[in-house]
Amino acid sequence: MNTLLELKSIDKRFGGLHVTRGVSFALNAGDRLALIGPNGAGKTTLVNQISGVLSSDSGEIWLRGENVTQLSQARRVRAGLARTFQITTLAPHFAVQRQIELALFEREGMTGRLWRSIDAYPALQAEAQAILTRFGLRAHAAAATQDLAYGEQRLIEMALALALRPKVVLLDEPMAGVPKGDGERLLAALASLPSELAVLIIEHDMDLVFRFANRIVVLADGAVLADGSPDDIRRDPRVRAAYLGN
Ligand SMILES: Nc1ncnc2c1ncn2[C@@H]1O[C@H](COP(=O)(O)OP(=O)(O)OP(=O)(O)O)[C@@H](O)[C@H]1O
Repeated sequence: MNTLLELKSIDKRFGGLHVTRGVSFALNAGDRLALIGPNGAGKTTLVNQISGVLSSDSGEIWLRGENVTQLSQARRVRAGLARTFQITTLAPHFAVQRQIELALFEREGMTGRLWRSIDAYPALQAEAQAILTRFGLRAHAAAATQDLAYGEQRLIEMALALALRPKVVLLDEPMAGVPKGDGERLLAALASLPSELAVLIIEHDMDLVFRFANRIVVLADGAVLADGSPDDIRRDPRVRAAYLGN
């Protein structure tokens, strides 16, 4: 099995509040793992620890065989980890295509040349076009990001994360605030992610979780309550009691 991400008993405390507790699990190539749990269970904190937004108080995080526990966010991105945030973090005035181009420049370590047009780099230009097409954003290429529907902005975020060519991608509530109609486009984009990618998704919508995930980790009070296939999780009496109801 090709393990891409491994959490080894990681913890996070905010003052007296012990928010993640000895969390361990591994993510393999091709996994579609949904991280679920009640509000306040520690899901976002855990994703912040994985991506390096937050340091961990103890335990280790391994990415593709490298101990990244002490590494910055940027170093983790370079090691193959990308993420989206629960709240959209796009530059509102930028054209959609330009956002994608900037992500590509950044990936290539060309941030000193951001002022240049992408025309000088045909391979990157073609890649930007391909990304726009894949996410159904071509018609909006020249539009300012802020003028797009919220669901489309979430698509751009996913596109930006993918532009980094990650091996592991963390999606924090990609459907949050997206109207039902636009949800299907997001789902289609999720379904079309490269199969060898390892995906960890935080999501409250259980329909989506059970449609998308091939593995589910349930977090309760900061600790892993259950880790298994969607069928295992659906049948697990502890999960039903703690989270799913009945
Ligand atoms: N920076 C912080 N400082 C102090 N407490 C925090 C901080 N971030 C999160 N918490 C607390 O940690 C706990 C877990 O929060 P977290 O956002 O990780 O949960 P969650 O499972 O993602 O919740 P939700 O499903 O509502 O997004 C909560 O009690 C929250 O108030």
